[in-house]
Amino acid sequence: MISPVSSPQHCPTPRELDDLELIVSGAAPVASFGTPGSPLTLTLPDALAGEPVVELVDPEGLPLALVHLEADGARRVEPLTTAQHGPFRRLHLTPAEVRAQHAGRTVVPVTGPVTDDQLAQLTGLGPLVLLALVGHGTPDLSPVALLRATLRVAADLPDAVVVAVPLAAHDDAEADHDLGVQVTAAYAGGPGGDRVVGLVEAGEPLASLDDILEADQPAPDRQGLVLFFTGLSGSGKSTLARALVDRLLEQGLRTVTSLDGDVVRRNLSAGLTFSRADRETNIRRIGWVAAEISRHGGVVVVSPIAPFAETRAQVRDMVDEAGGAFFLVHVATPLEECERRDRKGLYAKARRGEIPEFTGISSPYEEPEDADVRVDTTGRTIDDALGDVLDALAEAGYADLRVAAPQPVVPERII
Ligand SMILES: Nc1ncnc2c1ncn2[C@@H]1O[C@H](COP(=O)(O)OS(=O)(=O)O)[C@@H](OP(=O)(O)O)[C@H]1O
Ligand SMILES: Nc1ncnc2c1ncn2[C@@H]1O[C@H](COP(=O)(O)OP(=O)(O)O)[C@@H](O)[C@H]1O
Repeated sequence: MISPVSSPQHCPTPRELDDLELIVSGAAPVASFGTPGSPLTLTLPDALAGEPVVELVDPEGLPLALVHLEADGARRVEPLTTAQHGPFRRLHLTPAEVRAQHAGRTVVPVTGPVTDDQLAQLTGLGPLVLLALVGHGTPDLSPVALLRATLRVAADLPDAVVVAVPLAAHDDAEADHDLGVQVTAAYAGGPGGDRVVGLVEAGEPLASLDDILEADQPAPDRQGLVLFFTGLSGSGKSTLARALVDRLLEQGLRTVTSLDGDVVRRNLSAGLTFSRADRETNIRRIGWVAAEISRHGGVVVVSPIAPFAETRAQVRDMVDEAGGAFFLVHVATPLEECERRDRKGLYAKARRGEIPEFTGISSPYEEPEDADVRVDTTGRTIDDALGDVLDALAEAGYADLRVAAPQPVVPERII
């Protein structure tokens, strides 16, 4: 056998880590990734695809399992350790642990906030195991909020325990439903085991859960927000971003961070060049910081060129993952106008060949097709151009930063 030390390492995606836990705990009906017909799959980088053994590690590098390449291409899982932290880890029991500790109870899968009708149903079912199906990409509530909400409901029932099961979504509703049924059956002890009852799909989420739901899925005007300006050098990104930051500060309702392209390049991304790879690194760094700020409900305004669609999409995904909103502003001032402005004299230098890989001249700019608003600043005042951004922001429900029209001055009456 190949020793773990010599196997190459790979950190799976959050969805794959959930699947791994499901396989290792014995809750899944399979012992491998990639079993035909199973949604539990693992995508390895091309360089590792043919490796006989790969070690899976968590994001901090803790080895979790070895995956062995089988003749049919599936990856058999050999567990090394189970994940030890994460909120409510103590509620993550295996089917065997549930059988040992809680046999004889009715098993009820829970996928969302319990409603008033569901509470009435639960009240008549006797001792319960509430199986909170938490997992990456599940709708309605984040995993941690679903557990918080289910625990609160359990506390109000005569005899209910809560167990967390990392059942992630795989973009295939039917396969996920089948998997959910199989996993629930495993917790109930299979045929001849405990009763499984599905919750009725009726009623309104319990009012007692309001604070948990609001904190988890804040209204758009309280959600973390990444305002991402992209466009050519000299298009007006920094100017508009700065004006927008001022409006946010004047309104004073949100915490605001500004990550201007040039400022980032002097700090967070010092030393990076303008090669494609370094630009991608630069944007991913900005995206990472912005996503973290949005995770805490803050507003962050960023204004790099960000010339590549794929990297911008990665940032959108990072922000989405963190629970923030991503708002893309394409400052679509044409190259001729940017070059005419040439505020920093860079276009002239680039034309003379003194700056290699200059965006728009000798390096590409991929126009966004997914912008929330597109602003060409040519021949317009800054306030006028900013108005387009503010209108779009308000329409999207994220923030209304439009200044009310000045009140007409009433002339004083002369007595
Ligand atoms: N080769 C090349 N191409 C484009 N821009 C260049 C280059 N070299 C230096 N500069 C200056 O760097 C600013 C762009 O940096 P960014 O970090 O926003 O670029 S990127 O998003 O990583 O592509 C950009 O600033 P802005 O004018 O504010 O956009 C330029 O002033
Ligand atoms: N309507 C407008 N909106 C934004 N900038 C404008 C506008 N009209 C002219 N400009 C000028 O264009 C230049 C844009 O520079 P900057 O904001 O630094 O662009 P970028 O950050 O995209 O490189 C500034 O000199 C700004 O005063």
